[in-house]
Amino acid sequence: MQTNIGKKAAGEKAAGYIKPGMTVGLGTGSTAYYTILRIGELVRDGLDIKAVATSAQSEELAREQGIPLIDFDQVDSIDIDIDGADEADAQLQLIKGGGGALLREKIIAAASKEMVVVIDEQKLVKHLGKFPLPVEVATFAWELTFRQLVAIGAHPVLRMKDNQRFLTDNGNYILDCHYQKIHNAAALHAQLNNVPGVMENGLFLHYATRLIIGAADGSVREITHPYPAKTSF
Ligand SMILES: O=C[C@H](O)[C@H](O)[C@H](O)COP(=O)(O)O
Repeated sequence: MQTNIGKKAAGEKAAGYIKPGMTVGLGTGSTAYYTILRIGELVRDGLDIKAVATSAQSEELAREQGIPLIDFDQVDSIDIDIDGADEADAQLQLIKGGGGALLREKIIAAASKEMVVVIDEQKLVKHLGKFPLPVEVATFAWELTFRQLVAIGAHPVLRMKDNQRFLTDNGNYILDCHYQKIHNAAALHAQLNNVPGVMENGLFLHYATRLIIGAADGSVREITHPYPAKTSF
């Protein structure tokens, strides 16, 4: 894999927010990849943490790195979740799911006290929506779900990979919805999740607490959002 300097800088920087004893959510994708590698180094240097992964791919990488993973029945709360995004705006609203991991990612983000998002500078946008919005749908009667999405103007396209229908870790399909510009993200989020067959959509509106943006020269800048402390289960 060719190194993307901005992704690497942001991904590695995020690992610095992990403190001993924390339970950490491991994100998915080519930016979270650098975070997981850095966490692996820290663990080998003695950092005592536990982790949960947002995808089979990240779980495998974490195992290779020797990062201790725990089952969800052992999770009281997740202290920090570090994950990538496909688009982010200055209000820390995100589009995620370019790699198809959005459902697990959202479950873990929702259970985390902090969510640190790592991106390269090209993903910071004024308006969300140029990146097609991933919507995870049940395979059962997916054609009907597809038509419902067409009817509400989502312009869905079934995601393919290697000439096959792309399947998520949860055994679902992804419909990439083409909006160009999303005007009312909260209303769209509710509208999409209200369609039977939709498991989740890739809008993450109130989860990120810190955005780390890596530039091509290796510098990083951060935007934080002072949300009230999240209640954890
Ligand atoms: O489903 C995948 C995730 O939401 C990723 O975090 C997102 O697609 C960003 O991935 P990358 O860092 O590879 O651009």
